[in-house]
Amino acid sequence: MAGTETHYTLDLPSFDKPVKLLIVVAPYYKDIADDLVAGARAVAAKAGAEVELIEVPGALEIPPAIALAGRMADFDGYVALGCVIRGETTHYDTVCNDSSRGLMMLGLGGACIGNGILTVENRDQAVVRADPAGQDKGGGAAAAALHLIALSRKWAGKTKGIGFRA
Ligand SMILES: Nc1c(NC[C@H](O)[C@H](O)[C@H](O)CO)[nH]c(=O)[nH]c1=O
Ligand SMILES: CC(=O)[C@@H](O)COP(=O)(O)O
Repeated sequence: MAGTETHYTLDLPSFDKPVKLLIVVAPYYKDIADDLVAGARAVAAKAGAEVELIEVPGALEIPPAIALAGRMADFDGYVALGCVIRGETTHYDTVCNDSSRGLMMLGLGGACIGNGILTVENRDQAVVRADPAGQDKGGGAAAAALHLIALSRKWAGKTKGIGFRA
């Protein structure tokens, strides 16, 4: 059984203007998802962020939901929460790879996203990672989104140097 230590050690950023976070959760495993959401909400509260939550059927729907929100709503960042547990077929690989790649593509496009989609071999691995008193991956995903939002605000309105352009 893995340890219960969390792995995010940066201090949470502070904000002078309100932050609006959207949590997109796939409650494919409801108890696991509930723990992930509790952890994410606790970290968001510590940073004073406003939180809205939507549910989608599974991890594969999380990136499209964030893409829709990016086009049709006005959130500062997104927290993707879910749990993918290996089954008998290769569908596990599709769900893990395509959900994470979808989030990364949105992130490289400028979306501030924390990825809290667990990809595990069994339920025991999920439980300890979702538990807010354990590895708190939901809290870690919220923290990641908040750090990216802080970065985007740090550089907002700055004239572009001759820096790297995607
Ligand atoms: N097996 C898991 C899934 N599978 C469902 C997909 O995410 C998707 O909803 C479906 O293929 C319809 O498009 N989703 C999870 O979140 N976790 C799993 O373990
Ligand atoms: C991760 C999955 O898609 C998995 O839960 C589906 O189970 P199976 O591969 O046994 O159909």
